[in-house]
Order: sequence, then C-alpha cells, then structure tokens
Amino acid sequence: MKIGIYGGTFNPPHLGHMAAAQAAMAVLGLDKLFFIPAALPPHKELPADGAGAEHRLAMTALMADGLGESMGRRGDVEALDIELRRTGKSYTADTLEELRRRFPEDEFWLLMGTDMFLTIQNWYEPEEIMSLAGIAAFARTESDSGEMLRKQADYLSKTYQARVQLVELPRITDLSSTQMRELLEDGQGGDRLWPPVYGYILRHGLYGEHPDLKHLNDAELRCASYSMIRAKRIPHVKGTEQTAVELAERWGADVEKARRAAILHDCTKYLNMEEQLQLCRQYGIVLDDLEQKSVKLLHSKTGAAIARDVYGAPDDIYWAIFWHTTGKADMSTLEKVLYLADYMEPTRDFPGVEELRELTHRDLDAALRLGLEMSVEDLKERGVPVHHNTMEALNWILEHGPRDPS
Ligand SMILES: Nc1ncnc2c1ncn2[C@@H]1O[C@H](COP(=O)(O)OP(=O)(O)OP(=O)(O)O)[C@@H](O)[C@H]1O
Ligand SMILES: O=C(O)c1ccc[n+]([C@@H]2O[C@H](COP(=O)([O-])O)[C@@H](O)[C@H]2O)c1
Repeated sequence: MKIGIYGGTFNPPHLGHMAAAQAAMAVLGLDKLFFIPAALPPHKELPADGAGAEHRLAMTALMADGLGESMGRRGDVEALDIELRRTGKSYTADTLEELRRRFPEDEFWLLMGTDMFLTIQNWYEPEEIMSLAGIAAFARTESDSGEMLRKQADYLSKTYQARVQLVELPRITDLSSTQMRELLEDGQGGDRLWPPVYGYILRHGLYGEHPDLKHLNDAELRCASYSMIRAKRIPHVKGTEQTAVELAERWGADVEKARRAAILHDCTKYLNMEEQLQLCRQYGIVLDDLEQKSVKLLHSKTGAAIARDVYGAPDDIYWAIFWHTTGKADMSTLEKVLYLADYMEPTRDFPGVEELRELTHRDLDAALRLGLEMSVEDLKERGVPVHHNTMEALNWILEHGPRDPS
C-alpha cells in the first residue's frame, strides 16, 4: 500500500492544504492519506491567538472526511492523533518510526509545500526521515520556481539518496494559516475554508470569531450544522433544504423556517447512545421504552433541543425537527414539509419515491399518508418496531385526510 503522510500545524486547515493533498493523492496514486497535526511544531512557536491541539485535530478530521468524500474515497483519508499523544516536540522522524512499526510493509510518501521542502535537511534526523519515506513536494505560490524545486530535489537525492517527486498542482492556492487567522480576526475568509471547518470555528469561537450563534445567517448556519455531521450526510441535508423550501413555497409554510429547520434537522445524527441520552437528561426530554433502546429515534429530539438552545430556533422549528423521524397526529404544515422533504429529497432512492415526489406537489396530505404507509411497511419488513407516534400520525391522516392517495 502507498501511504501519504501530510504533517502540519493546521492552525487552521485551509483550502490550500486540501487542494495540495487532493493533487498529491492522485499524482502519487496513494491508497491512503494521513493528515497528522503537530502537537508542538519543532520549528515554530504556536501563535498566542491560535487554537489548541484538540481543536486543530478536530478541524483536520473534518477536512480529511470532506476530502475523502469529495474524491469518492470514503475511509481512505484520515486525521491521526499520534503526535498529540506524544510529549515534547513533534519530530517527523519519531512519527515515521511509529508509523513504520504500525505499517511494516507499506511505502510512505511525506507530503510538503515549498517552505518545508527547502529546509528538510535542517530537520531532526533527516537521514532517518528520507530513508523511511519518499518526499513529495509542491509549490505554495506562483513565485516558487520549478528550477528551485528541481535543484533541491537533486541535492536531497545526492546527499540522502532521497526518493523525491515534485507534484505539479493544477491550481496553486496561495494561502497560509497565518493569513487565515488574520482574515478570520477581521470577520472574513470563511470561503477559503472547507465549510465544516469554518462551522467548527464559529461554534467554538476560535481565532477571534465570536458570533452570536442564535443569530447566524443561513450560510453560517449551514457551516455550523455541517461541522456536526459526517461529510457523507451533507448532500442529504442540502437536498432536504432544497425540497423543504420548494414544499413550503408550494403549500404556504414559512419558507425561511422550513429552510432553517432542514439545515439543522440532522445536526445530532452522529452522537452515540450515551451522548444522546445525556442531551435528553440535560433538556428534560422524556423517553418511552422504545426510544430508550433505539438511538435512531433520539436525534430528532436532541436535534430540536440543540436547534432551540444553541441556534435560537423558535418553537415551530423546534417541533418540526422534533417530529421529523416519527411524525405525529395532527401535524402543522411546517412539520409535514420537513417530514416529507427528509423522506424524499433528491438523494433518496427507493421504490415508489417518484410517485411520492409527484404527489407532494398535488396533495400534501395524500403525500403524507403515502409516506407514512411506506415507512410503516418498510419498518415492518425489516422487523423494526414502529413507534406509536407514527401509527397515530397515520391513523389521524386516515381519519381526517384524503381517502385515496392516488
Ligand atoms: N496554500 C498551500 N499550498 C500548498 N501547500 C501548503 C499550503 N499551505 C500550507 N502548505 C503546506 O502544508 C504543510 C503544513 O502547513 P501548515 O499547517 O503550517 O500551514 P501554513 O499555511 O504553512 O501555516 P503558517 O501560516 O503557520 O506557515 C506544509 O508542508 C506547507 O508547506
Ligand atoms: O522533525 C522536524 O525536525 C521538523 C521540522 C520542521 C517541520 N516539521 C514538520 O513539518 C510539518 C509542517 O510543519 P508546519 O509547522 O509548517 O505545519 C509538520 O508535520 C512539522 O512537524 C518537522
């Protein structure tokens, strides 16, 4: 296996890191790529206005997840915490030795930009580094000449018998973490970060960003929400937003509320059972027997609580999110809109979804009835217990809604 190792302070990780990593992964034909945030960079002071190591690791993990997903390489790109678990300076030689023990048979490539490439001979134990890994270098700015890089490649090959590969980037992203911190301090630069990384910065008030989370604009709210979930779920959340807006326009619900409910509806989806139960205790959410055993039924309730408590969602958004998984008897239009948007947004693909989509434009209650019937049937087929709120939603619509969904 060919493994790329991309170390950095990642304070914060930005689109320059992401673009270079993507190109290197393709050019070198890497099977895996590890981003490794340094705990204590050996060669530079950590800035006083920077983020702590755990935050840098969390942001790097969001970037890694996003890069793997956007390249169609889910699981092949990871952030490793090995330097955070060591004390003292984060020497690359030590990291490579540890990785060699973990991956005795594999081929390592150390990825770096011009600044690091031109100084690697001054690092701790350069012979060891270059015996353990090939060096893949890329330009950081347009002024980094190919001639300069080639000269250094020759020098390293002659002096250390290094294997060096110069990676031509399709487009140079002239950006540094230092510039990013300055931009963020001025309330700018969010567009030069992978959106979940920017959302993480907003949520944690890093780099002088202290937004009022209860009054984020739609773009900021998206970033904050995406920073709480895995990248693979983002297309679903985007699809739900788009569909919820269309349905709200069609059926006269508040469009902006439908949008914000959709953006936040799955924000706690990736919390585990213990974390879900902790939030339920914190927010006084009472669970029935089925809910206490079924983690899938909890994210709608905890998501609603976070939407209200952290992001200032009003009651109608709270309830739309609260009921989006099970439904309930006598739902409001906004609740129906989110329930159906989540069920049949464009990335959903199951038998009957086209019929359901078509029906949502003709008759919202008929679509709700069909959606509930399909959902109950699917749960029964898979042997999953159906929550009583779903049965009550279906019975209510059978009693009060259209007789025939066709
Ligand atoms: N825009 C970029 N394009 C290509 N490579 C980059 C870019 N920015 C950083 N790198 C490379 O990424 C690695 C890690 O860099 P680091 O996390 O320190 O970010 P940085 O932007 O260089 O930060 P700083 O502003 O503190 O120097 C280094 O090898 C660096 O050369
Ligand atoms: O090991 C060394 O002596 C050494 C000296 C300078 C830089 N490095 C590594 O190079 C990577 C890029 O550094 P930085 O601080 O520019 O992000 C990071 O993983 C550092 O630990 C390593």
